[in-house]
Amino acid sequence: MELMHEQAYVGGRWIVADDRSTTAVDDPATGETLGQVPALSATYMDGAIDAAHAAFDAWRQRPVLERADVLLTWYQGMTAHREALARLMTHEQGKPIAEARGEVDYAASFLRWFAEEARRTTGATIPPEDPTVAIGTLREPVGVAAVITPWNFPLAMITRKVGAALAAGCTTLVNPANETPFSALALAALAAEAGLDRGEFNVVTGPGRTFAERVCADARVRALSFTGSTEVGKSLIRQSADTVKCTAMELGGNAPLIVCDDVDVETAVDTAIAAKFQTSGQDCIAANRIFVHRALYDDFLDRFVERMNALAVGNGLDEANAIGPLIHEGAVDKAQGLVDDARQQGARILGRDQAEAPGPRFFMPTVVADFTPGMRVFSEEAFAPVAPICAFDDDDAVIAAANDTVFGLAAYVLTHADARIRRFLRGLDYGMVGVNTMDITGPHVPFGGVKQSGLGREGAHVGIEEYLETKYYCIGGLPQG
Ligand SMILES: NC(=O)c1ccc[n+]([C@@H]2O[C@H](COP(=O)([O-])OP(=O)(O)OC[C@H]3O[C@@H](n4cnc5c(N)ncnc54)[C@H](O)[C@@H]3O)[C@@H](O)[C@H]2O)c1
Ligand SMILES: N[C@@H](CC=O)C(=O)O
Repeated sequence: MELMHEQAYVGGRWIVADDRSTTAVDDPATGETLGQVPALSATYMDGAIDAAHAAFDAWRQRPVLERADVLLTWYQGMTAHREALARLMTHEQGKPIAEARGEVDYAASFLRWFAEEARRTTGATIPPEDPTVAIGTLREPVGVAAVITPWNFPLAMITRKVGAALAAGCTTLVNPANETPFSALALAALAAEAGLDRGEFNVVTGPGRTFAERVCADARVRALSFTGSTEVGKSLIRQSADTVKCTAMELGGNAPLIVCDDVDVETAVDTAIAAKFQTSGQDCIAANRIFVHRALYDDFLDRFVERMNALAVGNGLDEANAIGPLIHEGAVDKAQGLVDDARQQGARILGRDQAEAPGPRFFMPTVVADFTPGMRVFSEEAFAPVAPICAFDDDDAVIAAANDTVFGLAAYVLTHADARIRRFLRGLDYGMVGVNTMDITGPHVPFGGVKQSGLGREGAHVGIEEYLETKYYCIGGLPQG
């Protein structure tokens, strides 16, 4: 496959482990092995830190427009290879090819965005109380930034972090998920063509646990940015404490989608289907609990199930399919466990028979109707095409139910009533709220969560802040008059 590399990218060179250890990568739709990537040991990870550290001074000193031009060239490389990147992604991740193309565009957009932001890392002048001094701030790159990314968005979760870090003047090392390293390595090939060939951007394949241990223990790594589960995020925050790193955490979600009684049911179903089934349900901002006003409930449920049952399930390379495989068989087991638990507690299970699934890693989209707070689907992130739906009567009660979770990433509300919009915006304890839309992402968006969904924001004008320090200065002894 075009752009497929079976070597890691460190210090501008393609490398394999001396002992030839590798990890196999497979296609979740077919189970076939796509290839192998190096399973690098701690020694190679230390080597990657050396490379990023050695490249830091030269990169931070590059004129800002040169750094921006490198990012723009990289962006152009991604758009020129859109189809190859998308096909590689669908092979290793499983998402429908149209969604993979969308992710390539989304991922590339962060490189362009941060190329533009690079020149806006401005400091400030501060009016002094003492007229004999001048005071102000400079913005400086924090240093080497380590990045750990998940398999559900194999390109965008890298470019959203690395684009910001490189624009700020940091150098970077990325440990991609073992399930989707080929997308990261394809990105490395395009990075090399764009001029990131001296250790500014490294893709270090191998166990996440070892990578985390090495970068967390090394004081030269000044920032750690992670996207993944809350459990692993907490462990990384603990591990980063000893070297007091800047940490940015994009963690799990449990998004509520609230359908009020003043909206058109068909439009609400459109939005809910898209919010639930994007990335085959394996999306941190996927609607995880759908609350529908009782006045619309039965009608909404019927139409939702009808639309859901029409979604074609199968290999993402076939343009007709809207739902691809889950990443592991364990994810299928987890989805079935959530459904079984809900059924045992009285929920109605609606949808097609799981026997129709086209392979062991597929889960047929399923509605869990009449879910209640005691069920696992209420508190756990399904990360699968499982749609829990229940009725509500009162806005305050539904806000309380929506907030009854340790997570606080994204929430959605469908209503056109001004007062209600304000009430939901104030009441929902979430980092991002979509009103009458589920289409809430983009490079201009301050993406991130509250509570146990994370720390910091990525993207937008604030995303670069995670990679900048503020240096205050005070110049005394100025001549007067
Ligand atoms: N907030 C966001 O932007 C966002 C985006 C995508 C995914 N997610 C979350 O990610 C989770 C799904 O991804 P996942 O199951 O792969 O998560 P995960 O936490 O198991 O893995 C994420 C990454 O961390 C690595 N990893 C795993 N264990 C590690 C350890 N002990 N030390 C260091 N690295 C380790 C993995 O190799 C992978 O690269 C969901 O909870 C989802 O909501 C959040
Ligand atoms: N869908 C998210 C990634 C989370 O899984 C995004 O849009 O960035």
